[in-house]
Amino acid sequence: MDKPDKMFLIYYVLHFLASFSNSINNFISWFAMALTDILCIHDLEKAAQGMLSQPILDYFNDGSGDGVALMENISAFEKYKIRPRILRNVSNIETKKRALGSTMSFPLAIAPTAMQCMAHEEGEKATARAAARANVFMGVSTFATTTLEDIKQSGDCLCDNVYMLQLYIFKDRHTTEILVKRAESAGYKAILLTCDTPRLGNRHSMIRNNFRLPSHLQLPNFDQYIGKEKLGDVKYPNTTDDNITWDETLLWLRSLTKMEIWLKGISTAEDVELAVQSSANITGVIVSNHGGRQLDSALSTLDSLSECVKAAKSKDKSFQVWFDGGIRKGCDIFKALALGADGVMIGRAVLWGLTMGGEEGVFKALSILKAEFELTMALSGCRTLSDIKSSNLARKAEGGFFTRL
Ligand SMILES: Cc1cc2nc3c(=O)[nH]c(=O)nc-3n(C[C@H](O)[C@H](O)[C@H](O)COP(=O)(O)O)c2cc1C
Ligand SMILES: CCCCC(=O)C(=O)O
Repeated sequence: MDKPDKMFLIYYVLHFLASFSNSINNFISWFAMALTDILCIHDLEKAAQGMLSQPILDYFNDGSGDGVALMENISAFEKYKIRPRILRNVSNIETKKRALGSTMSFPLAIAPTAMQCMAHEEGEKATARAAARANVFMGVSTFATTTLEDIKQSGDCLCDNVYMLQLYIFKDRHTTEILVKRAESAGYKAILLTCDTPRLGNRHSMIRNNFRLPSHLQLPNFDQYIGKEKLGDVKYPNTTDDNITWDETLLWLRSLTKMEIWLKGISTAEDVELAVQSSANITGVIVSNHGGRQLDSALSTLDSLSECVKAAKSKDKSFQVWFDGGIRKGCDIFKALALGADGVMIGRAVLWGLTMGGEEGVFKALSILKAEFELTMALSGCRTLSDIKSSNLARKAEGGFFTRL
């Protein structure tokens, strides 16, 4: 057994002991985290593998179809290498970033991911506390296993932070309307309207495993709509609307709220142009293919990013272009920013941290990424975010050579 394997064995034993007593659970999570050698997101991923049942693990990790989009989201980062500059005084790196009227500690936010109580009993509440501690904005899924009010309150116990409600539009529009209004009165700052999921992608493992939300958990943000008797079952295709459009739906959504509306799941310049021009006052997009869980064989999100940035910024420099898909390292964040993203979001890295150690695990994931990002900036000669430019990158060209952007 090599050293990391031994560490993870110790961790599993501690976690098993913790399961006998909720009161010492948090302490043991912290202790185990300190004891085991978790140095990077891959360590968290590896550690999380042994801690979940196969259907849940597959639900978190897998992509759709053959998993090509999922794999290419990750491998696309290696098509770019960093061109570091030297002798530039990096003694005082500045990573803070403003969006939605607030400041975050670095240009990274938590992507909305469904059903976090399957990863850890504290689920979304633990994520909210870690996000607040790290001063990282949090996206909350419509399919959360905690109410959107309780999630925000959990983070607010520590400090103010920014929450964004990810929205799926239900066939019953009244249910959606209630959700949007609840988010606004709870103090959420934005709606992230997911646009890449008119139907659920072809997720083989969900079908093979007959995936169901464990019966002790609920989707409490819209209980009244799907009905208690169906809570064990995620009735995605029956409940959500596959007839959402640029004109009707966006204007209807705009009429419900003053919150900022960002569109999540955009990957072409044509759609970004429509978003910028929309009279629904859309203020941002998230270039995303849903972590490779929807359209397999879609372009990797890094390959989509440049055309989306160009389409947005040529029309409106303040229009926000965020990015998600495949971020596992600080240098991935650096590359996405160098290609013009205003910021990035992470999905699975948070779920692995949550699985491994609840709040402490998510905090660990965020801390690792922030430290790696800062180090990448320093070693690339970029003191501020605006120093990160496309000229810091070279892209793999034909013949395997790298040429500068
Ligand atoms: C388990 C899981 C659940 C997700 N649930 C949602 C969701 O409810 N709504 C949504 O818009 N995106 C959802 N996503 C997509 C993420 O918001 C994000 O786009 C993706 O995870 C980014 O890729 P990454 O996991 O490689 O970081 C989910 C992703 C995962 C892995
Ligand atoms: C099954 C509910 C949809 C959650 C989601 O967006 C995802 O699993 O990617």
